[in-house]
Amino acid sequence: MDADMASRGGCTCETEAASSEVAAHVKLRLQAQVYIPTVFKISWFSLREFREEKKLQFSENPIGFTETLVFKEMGLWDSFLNWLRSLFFKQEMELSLVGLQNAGKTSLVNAIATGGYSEDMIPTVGFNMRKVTKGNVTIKLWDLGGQRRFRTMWERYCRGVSAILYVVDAADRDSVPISRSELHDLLNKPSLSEIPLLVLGNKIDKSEALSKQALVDQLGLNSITDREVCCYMISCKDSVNIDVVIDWLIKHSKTAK
Ligand SMILES: Nc1nc2c(ncn2[C@@H]2O[C@H](COP(=O)(O)OP(=O)(O)OP(=O)(O)O)[C@@H](O)[C@H]2O)c(=O)[nH]1
Ligand SMILES: [Mg+2]
Repeated sequence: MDADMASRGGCTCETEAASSEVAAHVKLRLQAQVYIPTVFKISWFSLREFREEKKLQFSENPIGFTETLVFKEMGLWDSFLNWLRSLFFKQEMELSLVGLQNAGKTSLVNAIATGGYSEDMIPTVGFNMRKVTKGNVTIKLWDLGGQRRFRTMWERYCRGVSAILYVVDAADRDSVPISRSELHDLLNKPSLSEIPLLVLGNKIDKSEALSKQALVDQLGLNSITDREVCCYMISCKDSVNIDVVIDWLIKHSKTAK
């Protein structure tokens, strides 16, 4: 094989040592000519496919092992780049917390910010703004008063936010129908179309709290089709699912300009 390669390379050497040296050289050149463009092509192909919504399925991959390896390396490479990006680029998000009075909005802000909880809360008059940093994400929270007289300003503070958090007292069953109509009135505002919605059924530490399915049904969440909607059941008191809420927020943050 080596001799064959050497002859293809046009070797005219006479000594055995010189001949094997040239043969090795030619072999290297041939390998370079074959492998480098192939690997490059495969990498480029994988990258393109990866960018096109991961259309490439390993199981359907006709090229096989080499490409799978390159593809795996690409996955590692992307994770590494994401990690590097998170070191240098801050993420930020602005969101509004709305919901009826006594639902637990300010308690949720405290739970997210410090993990603290208090029974003695003062009803929010107007709004509070709080900035919370989680890792490299800075979250600007507009905590709005839930009393009837403050509800007219909800829309103004929800405009342009990354997400709307709608907090419901899941243990106060009588208030759910009002909560539902206030939610749908708010979402019907054209200025708020397409803003993702996270509904939080709070106070699940109480035995009378609704189940998630009952809350979803009673709030009519399935009829909301013009935006992303997610619902979690939480307890600010017992810190249940607060980490899940934070994860959701981080996923919906965007890279700061
Ligand atoms: N049992 C229980 N009580 C809670 C929980 N979260 C909040 N609370 C209580 O609910 C009451 C109202 O909490 P807030 O956080 O002030 O409610 P809010 O939605 O900010 O109310 P407004 O500012 O008037 O709109 C307080 O007494 C809290 O201690 C919870 O997870 N479980
Ligand atoms: Mg409040």
